[in-house]
Amino acid sequence: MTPRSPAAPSGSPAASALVVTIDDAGRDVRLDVTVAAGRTLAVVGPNGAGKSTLLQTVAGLYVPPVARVAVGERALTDTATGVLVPAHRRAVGLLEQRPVLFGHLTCTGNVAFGPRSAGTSRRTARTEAHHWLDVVGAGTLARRRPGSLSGGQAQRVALARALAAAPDVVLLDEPFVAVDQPSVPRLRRVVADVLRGLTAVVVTHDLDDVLALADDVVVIERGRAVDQGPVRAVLGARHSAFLAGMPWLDVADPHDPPHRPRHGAATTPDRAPGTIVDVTDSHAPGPQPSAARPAHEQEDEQEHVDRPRTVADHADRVAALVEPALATRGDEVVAVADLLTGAHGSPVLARDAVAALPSPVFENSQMDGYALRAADVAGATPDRPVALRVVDPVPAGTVPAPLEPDTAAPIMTGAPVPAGADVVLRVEDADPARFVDPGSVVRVRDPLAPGTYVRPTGSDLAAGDVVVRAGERLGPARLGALVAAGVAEVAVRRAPHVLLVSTGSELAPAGASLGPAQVPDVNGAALAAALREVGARVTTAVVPDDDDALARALADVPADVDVVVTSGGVSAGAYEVVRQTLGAGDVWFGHVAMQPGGPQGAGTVRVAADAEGTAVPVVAFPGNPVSALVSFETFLRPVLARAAGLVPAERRRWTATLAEPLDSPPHLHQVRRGALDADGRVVLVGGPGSHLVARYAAATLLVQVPVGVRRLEAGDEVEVWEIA
Ligand SMILES: Nc1nc2c(c(=O)[nH]1)N[C@H]1C(S)=C(S)[C@@H](COP(=O)(O)OP(=O)(O)OC[C@H]3O[C@@H](n4cnc5c(N)ncnc54)[C@H](O)[C@@H]3O)O[C@H]1N2
Ligand code: MOO
Repeated sequence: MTPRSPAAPSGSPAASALVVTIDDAGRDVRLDVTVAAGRTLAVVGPNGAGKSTLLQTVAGLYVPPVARVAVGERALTDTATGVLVPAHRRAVGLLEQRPVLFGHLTCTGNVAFGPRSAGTSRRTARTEAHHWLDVVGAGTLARRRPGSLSGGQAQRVALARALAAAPDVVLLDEPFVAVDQPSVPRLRRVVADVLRGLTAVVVTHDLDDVLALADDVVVIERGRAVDQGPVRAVLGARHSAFLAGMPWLDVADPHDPPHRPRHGAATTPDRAPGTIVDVTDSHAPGPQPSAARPAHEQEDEQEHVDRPRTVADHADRVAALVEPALATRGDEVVAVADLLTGAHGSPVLARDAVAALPSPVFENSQMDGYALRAADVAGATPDRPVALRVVDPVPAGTVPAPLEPDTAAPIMTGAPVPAGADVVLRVEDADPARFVDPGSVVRVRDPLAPGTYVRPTGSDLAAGDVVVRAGERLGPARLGALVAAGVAEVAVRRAPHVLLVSTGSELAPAGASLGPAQVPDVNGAALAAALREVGARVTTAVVPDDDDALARALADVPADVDVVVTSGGVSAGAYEVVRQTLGAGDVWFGHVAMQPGGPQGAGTVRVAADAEGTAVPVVAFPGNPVSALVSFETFLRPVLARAAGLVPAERRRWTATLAEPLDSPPHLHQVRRGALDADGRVVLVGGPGSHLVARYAAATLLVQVPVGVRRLEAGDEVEVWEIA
């Protein structure tokens, strides 16, 4: 590694060239790629072109049938000679699109992990970690845990981790796609600075990355390098033709407003080694940011005026708005009897609930039959059955007398087993196979093991056991278990109160007969239920597309409302009541790069519950029912679930295989509805249309197709969230 920072604690050998040869008929990839020592190569091309094969091969995560990877003189992979340095022994720092950080370690711990695994002392590893966190501008995050980081912060920490491994080669795979949009220019500058003098490969679909980070570029299509050379030469004269031929490359919209500074798009694309390119605004046309405010604020402003927010960024902002409003609610103790009325919904426990009673409360019979003593019938055979005198029966709900030897008590399922009895003979196994009157005789043909068909006291739960844990929601069975265990009261999270406002003059209340051009208020029903499912108390309102009506609805907000959620009225129509009424205040309206759920709003609104009006967070969802539900799942549910203390707070998510191909607008994060087929593969349910609420209802999964993906094939992997 070339010393590029005087404080670098590890020894830094000079950079070496990376030479890669791949011949992989199976994947149809044939590549010869060289990255000169100390230079950065951008790899661009459509999805499935072979970019991943290249990265995986260099990282040692994949071995093509014929391949050679060498850094300087040292071969890491050489199928001709059988050389294969395992991935963890390669000095290759990989920064993934969505790096996974260890949740239980601090940021320092995450970055120190590599050096520690390589045998560095704890102290030195921590010093190195702090150094690299400083280098990537994440020094202040050292003691935080990954769960509390934004996408951009997490990416910085992951970059520090990749660099702390003292890599000979740095690989970056779409390094900014998961980063909140406003942070990208700054982070890109950090990365550009860090990469200087290192041998690096950046896979990207973003022209800004090519311009800011790379010295050289290779264009890969269908597994072949179709163009390569210095960025200036490849882009240079052929700039527009090059770009026009590459629809998968994210480039500036030519119709951008002229004031918008593009990140170096109009600059000389090459950069001399050793210079920092200011990719945010140097050489950009239009006014330069004023020096009066810090650069990051100016950056933020430019970014969200002009670019759609990323999903992660909007999610972070909604969380930052809503979380504080929910944090002060605290817990309350409620009687279990009150929970049974349904008034509290199904709340989440704030503390463990402990059993006051064992369950079962007393030893009782599992069958209708005869309670008897096992010892009395130990010698029974079909030929020489044992005769027992029948005593008074024991119906459920009665306290039986102790059982004398050589007697049998008719007993019903659930009734207390008489003292002295230790088994129950099923009535159908008795001779005769029916209940006979007290004083008669019943015969037993076989011995019975002690305990047969007897349910011991506390066999489900002992007194003092935890019945329901803190963080668990009181669903039906848990409520039943609380009652079984004699729990009288529980501490629950105080439910947040959400005002849900459906907007639209076309809306008719659920179940009402429809006037001409009216539609049922789907969102009022579906969002209210979705909110309740994560522990909220909901007040609903329906307002027509009339500013005064919305203003009145907000003026009437109950004093204890914690959050206002609206649906509809946020897009480009002529009667966008939410946008018009709230946009004048402290609410951002704009686009998030997702589909459905593109138009969004979030901010605070002063509700007139008290004289001054309290500022309450408001989250405005688009009106299309699928858009509203997907927006809820993406932006609000995780926040409410966390606030409710639900464990886990996230929907179950995993990576599944597609059973069919799908297309997606590459500049948007698309969320499709799906289900699993008999083989556990993902089939799509309905098309992408955001009015298809019945199709949504038939789905069990949300299928997440990230930005940058134009098409996925059957067999490709996608992230899915379980919604039903
Ligand atoms: N010229 C443009 N038109 C639209 C754009 C755009 O960018 N430019 N965005 C489209 C997208 S994407 C969406 S999503 C919607 C968002 O619209 P609004 O949030 O303003 O919602 P409305 O116009 O009020 O309604 C849209 C649609 O949803 C139905 N709706 C609304 N509320 C409910 C409800 N509570 N229950 C059932 N159905 C509801 C409404 O009847 C409309 O059909 O805008 C696109 N247009
Ligand atoms: O973004 Mo809209 O939410 O696609 O239908």
